[in-house]
Amino acid sequence: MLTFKDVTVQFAGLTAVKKLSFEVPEGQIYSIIGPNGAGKTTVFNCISRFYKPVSGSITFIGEDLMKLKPHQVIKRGIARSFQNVELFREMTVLDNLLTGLHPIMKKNILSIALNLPSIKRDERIAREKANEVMEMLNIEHLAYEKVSNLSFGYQKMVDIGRAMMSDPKLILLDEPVAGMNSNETEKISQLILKLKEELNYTVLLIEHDMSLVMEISDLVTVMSFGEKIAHGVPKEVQNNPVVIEAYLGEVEEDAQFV
Ligand SMILES: Nc1ncnc2c1ncn2[C@@H]1O[C@H](COP(=O)(O)OP(=O)(O)OP(=O)(O)O)[C@@H](O)[C@H]1O
Repeated sequence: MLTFKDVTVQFAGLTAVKKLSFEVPEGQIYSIIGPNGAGKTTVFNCISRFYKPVSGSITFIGEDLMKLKPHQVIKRGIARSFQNVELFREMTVLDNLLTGLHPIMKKNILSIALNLPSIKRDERIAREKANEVMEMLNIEHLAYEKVSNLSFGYQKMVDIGRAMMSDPKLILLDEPVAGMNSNETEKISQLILKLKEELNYTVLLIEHDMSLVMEISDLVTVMSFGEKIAHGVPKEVQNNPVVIEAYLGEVEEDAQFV
């Protein structure tokens, strides 16, 4: 579904990603792991077209992603959640979810100003979609709650929910359980499995929580200093001495294998 081929990204002399190649098969949970600064989020930023590789190619269902603008990437069926939750904190959960539809709405200003029947219909469809997403996340009771009043765990859920609003084929989740307690982590873990099994999403996951990664991933790619150092099913990766060595010296408790 998604193919990286020899992708290199540089920032003023720093090579953040170096000749990286991997393929994400449709319908799988595919994780990218690696120590801090390995280049994982840079990979997501290339897919979203926020960063431009200096060389290599990225294709999504056979289409060259490099030719698209960020909003076109969303229209093709790729949505993402962010490492640092980026919601409109003073708006309600429902309104935040509705912003997830914005990049794929076609309406022009005039038809909105004239309040044409098609606008009313679109609004109804958008609300139905938001209700569906809230039901999936079990947060219907929070629809009219301001985001700033929610716990961090729920804010993360809304962030994922906003990505779900565009009915993506591929969802990019950047550290979805960072800063969560074990109860919240379990909920997100169940949600990610549901995204795959019930909504047929393909999931590309960046995560430092190794027990989560090893439990739910179909395939794992390990990065270190911008390069792929290992790849395989969770068990293979977990027992790979090169991977264990790359993690030695990591001070973060949550970056340790369990
Ligand atoms: N916009 C940028 N400008 C300059 N350097 C950047 C930029 N974005 C990322 N980098 C650098 O590229 C390298 C890879 O960063 P990246 O955020 O992709 O790592 P990561 O694996 O996601 O790390 P973490 O697990 O800590 O989130 C780092 O050295 C980072 O400082």
